[in-house]
Amino acid sequence: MTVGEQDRLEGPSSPTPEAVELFGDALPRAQRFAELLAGPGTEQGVIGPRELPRLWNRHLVNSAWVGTVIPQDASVVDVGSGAGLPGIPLALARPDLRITLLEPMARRVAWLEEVVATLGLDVTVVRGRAEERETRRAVGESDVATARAVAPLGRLAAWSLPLVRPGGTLAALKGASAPDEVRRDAVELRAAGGGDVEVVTTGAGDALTHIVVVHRTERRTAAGSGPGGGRRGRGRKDRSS
Ligand SMILES: C[S@@+](CC[C@H](N)C(=O)[O-])C[C@H]1O[C@@H](n2cnc3c(N)ncnc32)[C@H](O)[C@@H]1O
Repeated sequence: MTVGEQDRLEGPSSPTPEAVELFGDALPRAQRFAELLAGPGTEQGVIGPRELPRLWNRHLVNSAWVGTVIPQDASVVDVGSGAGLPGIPLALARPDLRITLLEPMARRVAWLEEVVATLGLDVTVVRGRAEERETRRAVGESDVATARAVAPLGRLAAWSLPLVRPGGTLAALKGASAPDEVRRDAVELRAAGGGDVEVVTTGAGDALTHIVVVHRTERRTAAGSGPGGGRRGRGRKDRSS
């Protein structure tokens, strides 16, 4: 038996206490999503079988944590949604949000549409690349863009901030090197219309999550003077702008 086959037989890990807290009433649908990832998701290659034992904290909880930096009733575009991360867990944990999943690959778009229908989510799926004009026309400007594992921060900001209204934010899920990435890409962030930048760290252990929040500057103000915007954070904050 190969390692992959063994992991597949083990199936997804069980919901963690963090998952129970974050998903609340939506926990059964989060469990269904975990099952979809573990079954058809691995068969279709949207997630690797080695990820199954750490599905909950590393993927679902990590994704849902991004909701802590998103204001109530916001419109959100999840750039490069892929398997549906962070967009699907975010939609389950935060039903007040209006979410669009943006993904260029046809196979993944079909997967996302199937997941949205199966879970009965009121979520829009759009096929396109973030940086393309047609995508900007189709998606418009959201309050918040989210992204995980899509591109280095500077490039991600150049692609995503045009999909965010002035005063809105890009919330990028990043690894422990998030503060270094903010420093490294500072020039690109400003050129992309980024103003204040915060790194919000939340969770612990394998649910430890670093969220880089880039505020888009208002059109009529100088670069770097972007507003704070509404927040529902409960994480630790580092500020660098
Ligand atoms: C490594 S996967 C990550 C998927 C998901 N966000 C996750 O965390 O599992 C990167 C995703 O970004 C998508 N992507 C790549 N370039 C993109 C672009 N220019 N605009 C939007 N999505 C893009 C890819 O098709 C892929 O689904």
